Amino acid sequence: MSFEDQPPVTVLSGGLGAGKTTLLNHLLTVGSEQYDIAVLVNDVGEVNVDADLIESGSDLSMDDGGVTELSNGCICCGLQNELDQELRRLALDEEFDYLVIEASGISDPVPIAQRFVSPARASSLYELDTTVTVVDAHQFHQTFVLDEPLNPTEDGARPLSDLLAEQVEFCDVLVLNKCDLVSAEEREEVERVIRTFHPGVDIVRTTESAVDPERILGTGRFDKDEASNAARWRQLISSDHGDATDDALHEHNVEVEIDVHGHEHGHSDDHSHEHDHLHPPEEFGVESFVYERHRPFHPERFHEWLCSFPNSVVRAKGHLWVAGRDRYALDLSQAGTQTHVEVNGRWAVTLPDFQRESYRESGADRHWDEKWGDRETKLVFIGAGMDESHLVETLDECLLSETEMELDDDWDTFENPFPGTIEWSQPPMQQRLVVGEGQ
Ligand SMILES: Nc1nc2c(ncn2[C@@H]2O[C@H](COP(=O)(O)OP(=O)(O)OP(=O)(O)O)[C@@H](O)[C@H]2O)c(=O)[nH]1
Repeated sequence: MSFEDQPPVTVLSGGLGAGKTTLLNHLLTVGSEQYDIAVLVNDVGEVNVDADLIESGSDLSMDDGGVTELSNGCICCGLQNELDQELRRLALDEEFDYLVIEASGISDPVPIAQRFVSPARASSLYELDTTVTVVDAHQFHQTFVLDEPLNPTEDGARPLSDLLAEQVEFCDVLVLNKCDLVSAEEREEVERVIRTFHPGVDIVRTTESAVDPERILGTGRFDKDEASNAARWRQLISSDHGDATDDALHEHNVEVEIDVHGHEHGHSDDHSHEHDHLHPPEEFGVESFVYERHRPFHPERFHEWLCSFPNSVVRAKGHLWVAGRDRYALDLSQAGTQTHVEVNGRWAVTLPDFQRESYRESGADRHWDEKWGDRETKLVFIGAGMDESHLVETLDECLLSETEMELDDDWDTFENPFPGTIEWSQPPMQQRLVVGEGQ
């Protein structure tokens, strides 16, 4: 990329599990003919499941810099410096002509957009084109029409529904997703509420986030003046003002010191850009943990567990090893009232020798067991007021016991509701196990 080019940027925000990763994968499948897209994915948990899902669903890969991830925090606050550094690295090192940023489900879009208008930032290398908020129509209906606030807490933290409302207020395009889970009347009620939050917003109705790329890429809809009417925007711009001069000088120095080969010297931007909104995870009482085990789940016990998914978990995602499904890794994604489990791909241990070896060589720190290879369960749980030890204990009870582990010839005889193969002729969503409301 040359320095004069300012690749346009679309920022995707939206609640936990609304369909942002699904949207990104859709864009990379249908939108990549027009643009050479780079993506930057931010996840709350310490494991960036979203980046893996995007990599497995597209030609982009982490190794060639096409997908880049920022994990274990929010790019709207805790990871702002990392965001700036990554934006600069992408601009200097990678070839692309459009950047799509997927913010974490608990990110406030305002401070992210703000990075692209302050003249001092690394993001001045880009042109903010469109801010998009993806909304889960069913969850929105429950929260704002039926008035069941998302995770109300008693300890002073704000309910997550407040963040959802803020995400709706601040966007150029609103993708109203999961329309398959609401009736036409419910959808109209939802749209009415959305328009009271954000009059005149462009609403795109979707299922499986299947949006026409032209509605969210290269729209030129982001309008700094209009955005600056947002009260929170004004607050941030003014609170940012104090260090703007310093930053401008600092940033200027960095630009001067980029030599003709595009290499950077000196000056790493390690200021902490504190601003006066709380870090969203604290503000909304959200926490996350990773559950990792190298032993399979018993299919019936685990299925039963999934049927009574605890309310305190707002979002869970990751991959699973289920006994009797030993060839394929299963992906699990829980959001709101539904949990989906579908086949992701083969465990490396089942691949021909040369492929298995190249998999192992490509990631020395990956888990590998002499007998079971890379099979494992790794799930990220995100929620408010979760009882982590109870969750872990009840999940552990679903794992095979020592005796069951030894009887591996019997695993195929278990009642097993989980998908076991990939039918290439059918879309993945028709091959998933769906647990929960609205099936
Ligand atoms: N029923 C239904 N499920 C959907 C739809 N779109 C996406 N999903 C499912 O909803 C779950 C969450 O989708 P993601 O795309 O991972 O959501 P996300 O916004 O990226 O989630 P976070 O990054 O964790 O905030 C997945 O299981 C998807 O398969 C839809 O239109 N209808």
